[in-house]
Amino acid sequence: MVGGGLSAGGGGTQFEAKITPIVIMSCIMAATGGLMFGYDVGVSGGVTSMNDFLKKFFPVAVPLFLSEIAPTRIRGGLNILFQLNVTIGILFANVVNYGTAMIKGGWGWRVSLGLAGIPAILLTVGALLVVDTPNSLIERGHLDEGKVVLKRIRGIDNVEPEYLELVEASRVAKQVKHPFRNLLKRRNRSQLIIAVALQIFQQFTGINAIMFYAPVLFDTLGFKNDASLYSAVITGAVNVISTVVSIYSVDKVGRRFLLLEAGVQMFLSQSVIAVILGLKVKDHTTDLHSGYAIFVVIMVCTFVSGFAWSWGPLGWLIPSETFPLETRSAGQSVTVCVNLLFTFVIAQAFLSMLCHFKFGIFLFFSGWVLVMSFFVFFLLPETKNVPIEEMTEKVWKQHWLWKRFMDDDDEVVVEIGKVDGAAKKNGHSNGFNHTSQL
Ligand SMILES: OC[C@H]1O[C@](O)(CO)[C@@H](O)[C@@H]1O
Repeated sequence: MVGGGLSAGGGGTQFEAKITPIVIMSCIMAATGGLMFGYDVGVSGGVTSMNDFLKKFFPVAVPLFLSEIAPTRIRGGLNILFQLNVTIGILFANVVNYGTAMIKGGWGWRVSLGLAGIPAILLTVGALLVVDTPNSLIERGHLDEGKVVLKRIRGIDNVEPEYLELVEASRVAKQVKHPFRNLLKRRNRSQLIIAVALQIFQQFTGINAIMFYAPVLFDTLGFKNDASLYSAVITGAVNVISTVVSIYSVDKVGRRFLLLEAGVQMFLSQSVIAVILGLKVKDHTTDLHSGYAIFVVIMVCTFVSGFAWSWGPLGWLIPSETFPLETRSAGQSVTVCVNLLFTFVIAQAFLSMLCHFKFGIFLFFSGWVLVMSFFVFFLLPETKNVPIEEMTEKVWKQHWLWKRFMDDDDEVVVEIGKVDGAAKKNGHSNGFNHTSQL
C-alpha cells in the first residue's frame, strides 16, 4: 500500500533490535514498491516525447505543450524512504528513457514501457520470500509463531517486552469494530480533514504536471529531443537528492517549517516560470532562447526540490502519525485513495488546462501553493517529536480550531491493561494511541 505500509505509528518505544536480514528484506520490498510507482510515473513522460511513440499513437497531434517492520527508532526515516523510492523510480525511468530514445528502429519506447515489469517481478519474488509479520501472526492467534518470528526479526532472544506489547496492541486493535464509521465521527474530523487536504494539495502543487510531462515541456521550449530527456534526468536527480534532505531534516526543523519554506520556494519558482513563458514564448513554433530555457530548467529544479523535501514525503508521513488507532487503517486507505484519485485528475486534466491556460497553468498551480501554505500556517499543527499516544492531548486539544472537535460526548477511553501500564512506566509505547476513543 502506498505509504501505508510504513506507518510512523510508533511512539517512544526503544526495544532492543538489530538490523536483521528480514528487516533489510522488508525494506527492499518497500523500495521495490516505491520503484514501481516511481518508474510508472517517470516512464510515461519520456515515451510521450519520443517521436516514434508519438507517430504510432498520435499521428494527427503536434501539441503546443504536451505535457505521478522497522525498529521504532528508524520508523520516521523509513516512512520517507518510501517517497525516496518513488523518486528513485522516477529517476530510473528518466535515465532509461534517455537511453532508449537513442535506439534506432523506432522501438525504444517499447523497451521503456516493458522495463516497468522489472520492479513488478522483484516485488512478486520478494513477497514470496518475506515472512508474516509478528503483528499479523499474533492478531490471527498464532502467538508462539509470532514470538519466534519476532526473535528472528529482532535478532535477539529477549523479545518479551515487545512481544507483550504486541499482544496488548492486538487485543486493543480487535476492539475497533468499525474503522470507517469511526472515521466520520466528529472527534476524528481533524485528522481526516488534514489527511484528505494534504493529498489534494500535494497533487495541486502541480508536481505531476512536471513529473509526467517534463521532457515534453522541455521539448516544447526548444530543447532538442535528447536534451529534453537529459533535462528530465536532472530534475529527477534533484527530486531524489532533495528527498534525502527531508529524511535528515524533518525531525529536526519540523514539518511546518519544511512545508512553509517550500511554499515560498514553489510559489516563486512557478511564478517566474509563468512570467518567462508568458513573455518569451509567443506560440508553439517559438523556441525559447537557450539562456531563458536553461533558466526555466533551473526554476523547475527549484520547484521540484521544494516539493521533494515537503509535500512529497510529508503528504504520507503526517497522516500516518496522526490517525488514532480507531481510524488508522481506514484513514490510511482514504489517504492513498485520495492521492491516487487526484493524481489521476491532474494527469487527465493537465493537457486541456495547458491548452486553455498556456503559461497561466503555472500561475494556477502557484495560486494553489499559496492556498495550501495558508492552510499549513493556520490549520496544520506541528507533530515533530510528539509521541503518537500523546497526539490528542499535546496536539489536537491544544490547537485553536481542532480542540473544538475533541469534546465528543460518546467518547469512551480505552484503558490499556497492565502491559500498557508497565510499558508507560518504562517510557515505552506500543505504537497505538493509548487513549483511543472507541
Ligand atoms: O516525486 C514526485 C512523486 O511523488 C508523488 O507525489 C507521490 O508522493 C507522486 O504523485 C509524484 O509523482
